[in-house]
Amino acid sequence: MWLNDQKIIPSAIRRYRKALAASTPRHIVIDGLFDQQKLDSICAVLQQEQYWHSQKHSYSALYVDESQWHATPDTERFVQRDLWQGYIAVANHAQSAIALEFLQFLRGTEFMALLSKIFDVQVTDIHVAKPEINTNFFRLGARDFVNQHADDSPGREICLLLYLNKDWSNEQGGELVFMGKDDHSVTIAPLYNRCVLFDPSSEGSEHWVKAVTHGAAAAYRYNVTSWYWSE
Ligand SMILES: O=C(O)CCC(=O)C(=O)O
Ligand SMILES: [Fe+2]
Repeated sequence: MWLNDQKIIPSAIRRYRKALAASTPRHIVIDGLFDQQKLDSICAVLQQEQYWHSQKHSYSALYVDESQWHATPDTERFVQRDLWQGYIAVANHAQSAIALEFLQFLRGTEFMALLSKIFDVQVTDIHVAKPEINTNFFRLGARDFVNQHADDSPGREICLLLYLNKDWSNEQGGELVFMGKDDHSVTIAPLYNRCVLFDPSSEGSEHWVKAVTHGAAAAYRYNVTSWYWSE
């Protein structure tokens, strides 16, 4: 049981739908959606250092190697963060399986049906060439960043962000910020078991992550990013 049943009863889903319709950008924040014990086990897996791989993107190129990165001016640097390499982790360390299983759950029919209901759109992987590359664990250290961007793309209907940071405090930074409307930006702290769902094509959905502070008690800010597509 990956989901906390209380969070998916019909009255809760009605509330999510209302909140979605009333917000700019179209987004909802659900705290405690997933089973806490399961997430605890996943967090333990993610502490292993050797399965994280640095990823860098500029605004003009999706993947940038070290030499290209050096030649990229700061203003063109878009993302620097670490990606968890699930298949390598599981091949080397069987106890990592729970973390990969969770990513697979997030792409499974049960969870995608829940998202379809909340957003009133049918999301499916039938035309997605490599579904698994749409759902990942990332971590951000104090030198990393996710600068302002939009996640919209034709057919991409829903973005999920899930935070896995126990005892995260305000001084640690790392908030997600949506541009919002008329200078009303929306700031969301990356708290444990907090799930943000948003429509990447809605007004004000451009977003970025505030810097994680140096000397933060926890060195890294962990999250899942998952994208969902319609037919
Ligand atoms: O980590 C976050 O809060 C946002 C990540 C993000 O914007 C992305 O993965 O596209
Ligand atoms: Fe994003």
